[in-house]
Amino acid sequence: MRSPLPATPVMESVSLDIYRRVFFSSPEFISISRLCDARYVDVNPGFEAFTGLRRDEVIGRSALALGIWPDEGTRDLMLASLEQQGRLHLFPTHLRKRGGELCEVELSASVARIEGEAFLICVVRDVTERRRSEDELRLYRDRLEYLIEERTSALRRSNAELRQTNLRLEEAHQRLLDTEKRLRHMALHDLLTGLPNRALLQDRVTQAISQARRDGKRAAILFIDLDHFKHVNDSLGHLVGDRLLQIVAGRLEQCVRRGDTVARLGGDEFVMCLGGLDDGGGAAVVAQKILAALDASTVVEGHELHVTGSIGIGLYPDDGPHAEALLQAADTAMYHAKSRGRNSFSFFTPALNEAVQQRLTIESQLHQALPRGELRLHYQPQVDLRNGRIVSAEVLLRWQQPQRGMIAPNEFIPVAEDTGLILRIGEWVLREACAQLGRWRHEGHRELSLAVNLSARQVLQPGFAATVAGIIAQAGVPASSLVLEITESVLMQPSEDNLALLHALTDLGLKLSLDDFGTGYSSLSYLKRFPISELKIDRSFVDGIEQDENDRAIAATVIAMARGLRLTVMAEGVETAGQEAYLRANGCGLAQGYRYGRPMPADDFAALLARQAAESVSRR
Ligand SMILES: Nc1nc2c(ncn2[C@@H]2O[C@H](COP(=O)(O)O[C@H]3[C@@H](O)[C@H](n4cnc5c(=O)[nH]c(N)nc54)O[C@@H]3COP(=O)(O)O)[C@@H](O)[C@H]2O)c(=O)[nH]1
Repeated sequence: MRSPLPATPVMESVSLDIYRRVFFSSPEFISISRLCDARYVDVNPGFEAFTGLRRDEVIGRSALALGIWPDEGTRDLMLASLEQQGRLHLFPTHLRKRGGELCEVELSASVARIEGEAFLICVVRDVTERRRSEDELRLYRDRLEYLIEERTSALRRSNAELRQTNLRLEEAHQRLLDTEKRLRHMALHDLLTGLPNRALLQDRVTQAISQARRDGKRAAILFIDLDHFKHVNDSLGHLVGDRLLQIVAGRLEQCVRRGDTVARLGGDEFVMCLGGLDDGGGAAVVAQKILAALDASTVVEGHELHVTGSIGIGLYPDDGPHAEALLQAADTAMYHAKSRGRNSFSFFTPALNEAVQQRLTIESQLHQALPRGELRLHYQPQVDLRNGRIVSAEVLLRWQQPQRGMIAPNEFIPVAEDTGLILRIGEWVLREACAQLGRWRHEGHRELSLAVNLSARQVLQPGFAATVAGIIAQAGVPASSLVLEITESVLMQPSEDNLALLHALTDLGLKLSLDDFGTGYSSLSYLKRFPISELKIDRSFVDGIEQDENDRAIAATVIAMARGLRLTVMAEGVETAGQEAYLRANGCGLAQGYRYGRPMPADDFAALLARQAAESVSRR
C-alpha cells in the first residue's frame, strides 16, 4: 500500500457553485478519483472531449480500466512522482485519447482530503498540438540555423573570394598605374637614350623662357648634331650606332647643371636647354665642354670611334620669343658650325637665316639638276714631276644653274650628301667620266687615266663595286686607268665589311687614292690595312711649303712615308715653281694645281692633251 499523500487545504470560503463552474467550464481535462482505488468520482466535459467517454460511463471506473492510462507502469510513475513531490505540476506523460490515439499531455495533480477520504485531482492538458508546433518550430529553427550557418559560411566564402578579388583588383590597378606611368614616360622620352623627347623639350624650353623673363636672365638652346654619324651607322651597323648614341647621351648629361635639360630629337640630334644665364658666355662654356666630352676616347663593340659634333646656339630673348623660334635659330647656327668644318660651335646671327634659305633653295634646285642636264664635269691636269707631262686628270663636278651660273661643288656636294642625292649624282659622274675617258683613249691618249672623287656614302653602299664594274665595262676602259679618290672618313670605320667593299673595288684592277691626306685623323694604320695605292698631300701643306718650316717638314715626311710604303704621292694645289721644286727634290712623283692648269671643260682639256701630244712629236 502507498503511504498517505499530503492533503490539499480546501478553501472553505469559496462557494461550491464557483468550484463547480470552474470544474465544468474549464477546457482542460479535469478528473477527480479516489486515491484508494483510483476510481473516478467525477470528470468534467474537457475529460469527455479528450477521452470520448461520457461522464456516466466513467464515474466509478478507473482510468486504467478505461484504458486511459496506456499501461500501469506509466500511471505508477506518475503516482511515484506525486508522492515524492507532494503535487505534480505539468508532469509530462501519455494518455490514450478517444479512438485509441496516444496523446502527449501535461498532467498536474494534487491530492485533496475531503471528509477524511483522499481524492486525486488531475488536470490534464493535451499538448499534442503544442508539441507538434514545438517540433515544427524546432524543425524550423534547425532549418533556419542550418540556413543561417550555410549563408554565413557562404558569406564567409564569398568574403574570402571578395578579398581575393579585391587583392587581384588592387594588383591589376597597380599594374594599370605602372603601365600608365610607363606610357606617360614613353610619350615624353626617347626610348633609346631615356632622355626627354621633343614634346617634353618643348615644355622645358617654355618653362625656361618664363623663368628667364621673370628673372631678367637669358636662356640658351644648344642644338648638337654628331659629325659623320651616318658613316658609323652605314659602316658598323645600327647596333653600334645605337650604343654610340647612348654613350653620347650620358656624356651630354654630364655637361649640364641640375635643372637644365638634355633631349634627343631623333637620329644624332640632341638639344640642350640651359636656364639662368647672364649672357651667351655661359652657353659657350657648355658648348666647349660638350666638344671636349665628345672627343673623349670612345670604344664601341671593339671599334675605336672618333666622335665630334657641331653645335648651334640660340639665345632667349635675343634670337626668338618662344621655344620654336629658339630651336630654329639653334638649328640654323648648327648648320653654320657644320659648314665651317664641324667639331665647333656657332651662335645664331640673323645673317645665318639667309644662308639657311640659300641652302634650302640649293636643295630644291639640286633635285632637278640631273634630269635637266645642268651638271658638268671639269678636268684638272695631273702631271708627272719628272718630265712635266700630263698623265691624268682629276674629274671635278660643276653645276651650271640657269639663274645663279656655275656653282662650285663645295656649295652643293654637302647638300647632296645630306639628302642622299649624292648616290645618283656620284654614279652619273662616274659614268660620264668613264665615257669621256673611253673617247680620249680612242682618240689616241692610251696612257691617260682619270681620278674621280667619291663620297663616303657612295663607296660604302653595298654593291658599289658591281656598279663600277658595269660602268667601266660599258665605257670600254681598263680598270687600271681609273683612280677613285676617297677621304679619310671612309676609313674611319675600319670594319671587315668596309674592308671587303674596298677590296672588291681594287680587285677590279682600279686604284684607290687617299685625298686630303694630313687634314683628318691620318692614322697610319689605315694605310697598312686598306688597299690604298696613292696619297694626295693636302693643298694646305703645299700652300705653306715656301714660307712655313712645318708645312715643309710635313710634306717631306708624308712623301718619305709614302715611298716607304710603296705608295705613289700626288701633291695638290701646286701653284708655284718653288713648291714644285721642293716637292720634286723630296721625291714627290705627281702634282696637280693651277701651275699646270685649272679645272676645265672636257674640250679644253682635250686641246691641252693634243698640244702636249704635238709637242712630243715635234721634239722627236
Ligand atoms: N664626291 C665628290 N666630290 C667632288 C666632286 N667634284 C668635286 N668634288 C669635291 O669638291 C671639293 C671642291 O672641289 P673644287 O671646287 O673643284 O676644287 C678643286 C680644285 O679646283 C681645287 N684646286 C686644285 N688646284 C688648286 C690650286 O692650285 N689652288 C687652289 N686654290 N685650288 C686648287 O682643289 C679642289 C680639288 O681638291 P681635291 O678633290 O681634294 O683634290 C673638293 O674637295 C672635291 O673633292 C665629285 O664629283 N664628287
